[in-house]
Amino acid sequence: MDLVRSFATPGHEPIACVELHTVGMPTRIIVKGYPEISGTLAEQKAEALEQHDAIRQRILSEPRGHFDMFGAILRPHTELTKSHKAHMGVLYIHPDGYSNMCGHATIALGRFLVDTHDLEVFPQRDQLKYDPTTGTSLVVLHTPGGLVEVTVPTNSDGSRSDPTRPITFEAVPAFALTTDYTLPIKPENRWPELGRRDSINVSFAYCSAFSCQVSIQELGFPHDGLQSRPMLEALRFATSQVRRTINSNEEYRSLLKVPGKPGLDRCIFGVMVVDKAWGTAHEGTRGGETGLYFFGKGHIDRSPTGSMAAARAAVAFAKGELSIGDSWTYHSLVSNSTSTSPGLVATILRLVTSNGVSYEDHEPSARPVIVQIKGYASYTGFHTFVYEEHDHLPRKGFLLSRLE
Ligand SMILES: O=C(O)[C@H]1NCC[C@@H]1O
Repeated sequence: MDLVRSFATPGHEPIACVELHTVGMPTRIIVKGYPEISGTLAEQKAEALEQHDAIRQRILSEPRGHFDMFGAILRPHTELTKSHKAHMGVLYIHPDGYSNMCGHATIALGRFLVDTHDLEVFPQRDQLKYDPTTGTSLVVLHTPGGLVEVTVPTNSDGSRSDPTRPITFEAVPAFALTTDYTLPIKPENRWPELGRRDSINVSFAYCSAFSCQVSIQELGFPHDGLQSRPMLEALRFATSQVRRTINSNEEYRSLLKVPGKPGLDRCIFGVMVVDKAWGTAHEGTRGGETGLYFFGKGHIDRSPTGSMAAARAAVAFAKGELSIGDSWTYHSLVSNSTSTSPGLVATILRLVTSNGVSYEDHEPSARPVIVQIKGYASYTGFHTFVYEEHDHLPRKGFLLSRLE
C-alpha cells in the first residue's frame, strides 16, 4: 500500500507481522522489515538485543501490543539452516526479552511456515518434507534452545496446513530438578493469602528455562482452586514473591542446575500455578489439570504453556505419576472457558540418554525426558507496523503498568 511505504524512513522500515493464537496466547511473527542481522543464531540474538531491541519493545508493547504479548523473529539464515539441519531459525520475544524456546509460539510457527510460499520470507519452504501416509509436513526449527521438530498436518498435497488436526512438536529435553521441596518464605516475602504459614511445597524443572511449579492451594488460595477465578493481581503478587524468594537466595538458586549445561543463568523464569483437581482429560490421555503461568516479570500466558507442559510432565514422571508413553491434558483458564478447546496434550516419548553428559547410569526417574506437545493454532490477522518520526511516544512504545 502506498501509504505504508510513505512511512519508510531509514531505520524505520514498516514491519510486517503474521499473527496467530495458540489457546488464546498470541504469537506475533515478524516476517518482513526487521533489519539485516547475520552470523550464528546466538550472534543474531546478541545483535538483536544490542542494536535493535527497540523494535522488540515497540512490536510487543503498547499501543501496538500489551503487557502479556509474545512474538517471534524469523531468522532464515543461521549456521543450522545453512547446513540444512534446520529449515528456519527463530528468536522468541516477550516483553522482558528473548526466550530460548516457546511451545505455544512453536505451534503457531509450524502452521505459518507450512502455509507461506513466499521464498523471501521462508527460503527453504520447498525443502519441507511432506509425508503422504500421515498427511503431515515436518518443519525443523533452529531455536536458541536447540533443534525442534514440528509436525504439521496438511491438505492432500502438503501445500496448506490442515487446521482441523493438531500440530505436534518434540520439546527440548525436560528435567525435573527438585520435586516436593519445602521452600521457606521470609516474612518480608510473604503475601496475604499465605496466612500464618512460613513455607510452601514446590518443584523445580528445566525445559529451556528454569521454572517453579506450585499448587494454588499451597499459595493459600481458595480450596476450589483456579476454578473459582481467584484475583489475578493477587496471584501475580504471590508468584512474584515466590520468584523473588528463589532468585535472591544462593541456596535455592544452587538447585537450578542442569548437568552438561554449566553456563545457564540460575534464575526462575516463570512460576506455574497448578490446579490438579480441574481440567477435562482429552481423549487418549490419562487425566487433565489446569495451570496458570506467570512468566518473566509477571506476564500471564493464556495458553497452558507448551514448554511448561513438558516440564510438568517431567516432574510427574520423576514422581512416578506418569510413565513413558503416557499422555496428559494441560488446560489454561482460557481452554477451560471454551468447551471445544482441548488445551495442550503432552506425551512422554522417551528418556534422554545423553545431553552433553551421559545419563545411562542415572535412575530413570532422575533422567530428562523428551515430551511431545500437541495443540492447535489459528490465524488472527496480518499487521504492518510503522513508527512515525513525529510520534510523541518513544520508539519503544510503553507499558501502562510501567509508566515512569
Ligand atoms: O508456551 C510456552 O512455552 C511459552 N508461552 C509464553 C511463555 C512460555 O515460554
